[in-house]
Amino acid sequence: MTAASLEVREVSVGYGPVRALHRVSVDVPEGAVVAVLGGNGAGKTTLLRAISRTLRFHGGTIGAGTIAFAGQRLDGLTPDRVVAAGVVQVPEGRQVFARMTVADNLRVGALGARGGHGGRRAAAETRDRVHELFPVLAKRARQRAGLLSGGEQQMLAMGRALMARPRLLLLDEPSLGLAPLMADRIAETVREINARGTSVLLVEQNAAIALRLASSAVVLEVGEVALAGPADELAASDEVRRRYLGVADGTDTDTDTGTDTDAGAAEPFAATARPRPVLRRWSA
Ligand SMILES: Nc1ncnc2c1ncn2[C@@H]1O[C@H](COP(=O)(O)OP(=O)(O)OP(=O)(O)O)[C@@H](O)[C@H]1O
Repeated sequence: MTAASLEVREVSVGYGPVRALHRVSVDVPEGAVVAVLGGNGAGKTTLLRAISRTLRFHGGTIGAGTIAFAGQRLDGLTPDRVVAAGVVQVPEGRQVFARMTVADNLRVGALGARGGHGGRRAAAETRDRVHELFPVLAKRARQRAGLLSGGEQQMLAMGRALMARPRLLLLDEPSLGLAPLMADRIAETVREINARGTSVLLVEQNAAIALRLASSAVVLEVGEVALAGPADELAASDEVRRRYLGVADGTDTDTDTGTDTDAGAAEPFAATARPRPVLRRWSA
């Protein structure tokens, strides 16, 4: 096991009588992007809630199994301690503080910074890196977050999470409801965040994007792991192609369709992308 890997082992979750996950296991090795695929209600969000310890806000409980990050058990911690341990969730639907300014949203994100790195200087440095990634957040710093477009709000939600200097980012459907071009930009940024040293567990309904960003993936069906393996193998499997990539059996396809719009980026989401040493790590 590497230092900052996530290990979810045989986790079962219920919401009262509703069984949402059954003996789900998934690993996120340090530095990896791992995708979680599955249809509506498969349990993807529930898995992220179990890891971030926010399940009980939704009436859910872990019935069995263990969750550990960097060798530390998360399943006894409060949500703020999980953030302090370096695991930060970006919830589905953005959920920015609409009445607060963009700058204040980012400040809030710094409050739970890992290892108590809450000092002003550290926060300002991290904010500069967030602004490097999302220049629009610098430009709109004084605007109310509620006035941003959907894509910009997603950037703010991700930027706010990054202010806590996560080692592992839990991303819930970041491209949901976004126009294809904006979804591409978000995906490109996920790759960039990963290249700067943050691991990512990515729940994404756009399987084509997810499988190109990720090195491995799990497919959830009705709360159980139906398939798991390297992303390129899953992308090539008939079942995944048919059910999640919308490809008929035997049809030669190009899963790049409609997603590679960035000029000059031949393979922007290549599964083989590895951290580039010239970039600063979030965890530096
Ligand atoms: N707060 C809740 N109370 C009761 N049942 C819930 C709650 N949240 C989710 N569920 C149920 O748990 C199961 C898994 O839901 P979950 O939201 O994790 O799936 P999902 O894969 O994220 O789906 P989607 O893509 O639609 O968000 C579903 O049967 C869902 O109805």
